[in-house]
Amino acid sequence: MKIAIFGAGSIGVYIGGSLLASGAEVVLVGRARMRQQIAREGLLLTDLSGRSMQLAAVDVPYAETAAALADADLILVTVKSADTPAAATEIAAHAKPSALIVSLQNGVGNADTLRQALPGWTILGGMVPFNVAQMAGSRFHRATGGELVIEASPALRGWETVFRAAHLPLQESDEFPSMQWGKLLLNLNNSVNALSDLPLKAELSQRAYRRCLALLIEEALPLLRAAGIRPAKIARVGPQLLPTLLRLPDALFKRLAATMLQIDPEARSSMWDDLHNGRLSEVDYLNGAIVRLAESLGREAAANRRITALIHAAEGTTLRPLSGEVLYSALAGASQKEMV
Ligand SMILES: NC(=O)C1=CN([C@@H]2O[C@H](COP(=O)(O)OP(=O)(O)OC[C@H]3O[C@@H](n4cnc5c(N)ncnc54)[C@H](OP(=O)(O)O)[C@@H]3O)[C@@H](O)[C@H]2O)C=CC1
Ligand SMILES: CC(C)(CO)C(=O)C(=O)O
Repeated sequence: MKIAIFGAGSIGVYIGGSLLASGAEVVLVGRARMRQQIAREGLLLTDLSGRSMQLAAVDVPYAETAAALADADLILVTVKSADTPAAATEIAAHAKPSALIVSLQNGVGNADTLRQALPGWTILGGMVPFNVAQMAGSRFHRATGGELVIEASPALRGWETVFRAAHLPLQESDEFPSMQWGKLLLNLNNSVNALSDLPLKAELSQRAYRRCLALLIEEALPLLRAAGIRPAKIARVGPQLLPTLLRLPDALFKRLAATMLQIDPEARSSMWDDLHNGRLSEVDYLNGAIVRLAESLGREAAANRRITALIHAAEGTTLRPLSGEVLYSALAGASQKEMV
């Protein structure tokens, strides 16, 4: 039972490394720079509970080409959303048709992109609720809590034990699209976090940034309702109550939403990672998904459109942090203009 991780970055290395440490047969497929880092420093996997696993470089099978997918029984796709079509092409060229393919990506369309490109393969959507922070010393730190959720399927039989042994229990969901949309609402914060240039915990501790997120979620909710989508509860409270919770004054928010702030103080969103590393972001698949949903309904999502544009403007430049107040007026201004 061999597992291939397609996309050795924060999520892929943490999950692949955890599976390896538990004795599973795993190969990581990724770029040369990650291979070189692992060759130099090995891997250290840690989590919020204090668990720590060290892997020597020789114990981490690593490939730079997708030919390594050939004998995999399970392929976990952990590339960023824009790379999914290319990943699908590589899978079609190298993987065996009996391989189970699971997308462990944010956004709501990656599993469908894989399905369209890979007819005949079994493809499941997955949701990673936790954050992984890459830290000095080749340390991959799981910086928040939560369990993996995968679209319910008989194809998962046998794999549950493998993941449980790696301290990654799988929750199966019969209502996976709801889960994905629930997660997407939380991921609307990725862009806020990236523009704040702050760690998640510091950003979410400031009401001014939480008001930005509340505005983005509040704009999305009626669109989801109109489209017949019921986003699942992923956070402390259900999606409908989130904006109210987020707008509370700091002291009250810290008391009532303590679990939402149980984040390693250094952790940042994957979109901050992208901007910081000079890569294109996933914003078109997160806030952009709300903009497209609005368009499909003949409506507008001005605040999500505005923040998508702000992220695009920041891509490839040196990040100039925006205060919560400045960002809020940009987003609220966009919404008001739309109402006039
Ligand atoms: N980071 C986090 O905490 C979380 C991330 N997620 C989601 O998980 C997914 C993965 O995110 P994350 O781990 O942060 O992403 P990363 O960018 O850290 O990792 C993806 C890696 O895959 C590499 N890659 C892309 N295409 C190929 C290819 N064809 N062959 C080999 N390697 C390839 C990328 O290289 P290159 O950069 O050179 O293209 C990159 O190193 C995203 O959808 C993200 O939104 C979900 C929850 C939390
Ligand atoms: C876990 C979370 C919500 C952290 O921001 C995330 O999904 C990301 O960084 O992409």
